[in-house]
Amino acid sequence: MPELVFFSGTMDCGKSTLALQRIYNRSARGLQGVIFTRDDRAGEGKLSSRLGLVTDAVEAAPEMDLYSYVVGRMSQGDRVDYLIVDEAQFLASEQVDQLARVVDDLELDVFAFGITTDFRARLFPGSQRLIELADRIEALQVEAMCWCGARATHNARTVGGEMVVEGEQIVVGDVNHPAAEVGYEVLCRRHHRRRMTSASAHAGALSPDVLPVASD
Ligand SMILES: Nc1ncnc2c1ncn2[C@@H]1O[C@H](COP(=O)(O)OP(=O)(O)O)[C@@H](O)[C@H]1O
Ligand SMILES: Cc1cn([C@H]2C[C@H](O)[C@@H](COP(=O)(O)O)O2)c(=O)[nH]c1=O
Repeated sequence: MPELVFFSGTMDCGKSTLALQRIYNRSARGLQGVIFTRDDRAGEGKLSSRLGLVTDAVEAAPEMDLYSYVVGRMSQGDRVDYLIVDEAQFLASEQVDQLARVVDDLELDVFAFGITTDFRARLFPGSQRLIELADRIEALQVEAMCWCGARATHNARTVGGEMVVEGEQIVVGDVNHPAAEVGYEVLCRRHHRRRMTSASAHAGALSPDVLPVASD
């Protein structure tokens, strides 16, 4: 049975790497997929991983009908065995409905990869619709870690090094760029709630004010 599968996790947990591995393993067996992405850091029409691998992809623009695009490719005689969609959190919810239609009407597997929640710990529209419609949701095996050592479950945004909880939902950026105007850091829920990034935690640990003081 073909499936709509949502591989979800935080930033930097290996989603794009897994997408590229799936493409590689299928192409080694002669299978051809349509590879969609949206707003990848490497630029338009690219699917890239931090391990340095990159492949060409179709940019899933905001108004693009993904179902019609795939039907169009098949009508031209292109072989389409499956779909990969990276940065799926950025899709409009209608586009996720179109992916479900690809599974049900064209009987193709669709593998979507994306982060579940934004920097405010709110669902992205694309991720919300994937959670609603997916046959299966898979958590990535290589979890990213918070600075405290716990599993990272949340994405923090920093502006000028400070964690923020207000702003546009979509701002393309990366982790491990603390000096960048807009950067990201993965955190556990406890430290996301307390707005403690690795930088502010380090500053806090150095401050005698934050240490417990005995009253007698
Ligand atoms: N220099 C490196 N050596 C080994 N593994 C790395 C290196 N850089 C990144 N990685 C791995 O790549 C993962 C990020 O992969 P990527 O596919 O770009 O993540 P995502 O798409 O989820 O943001 C990291 O969690 C880490 O496991
Ligand atoms: C949390 C959050 C992230 N983004 C952007 C930042 C990156 O460009 C992508 C995530 O890519 P990755 O391959 O999973 O690292 O999403 C955003 O626009 N808004 C956010 O709140």
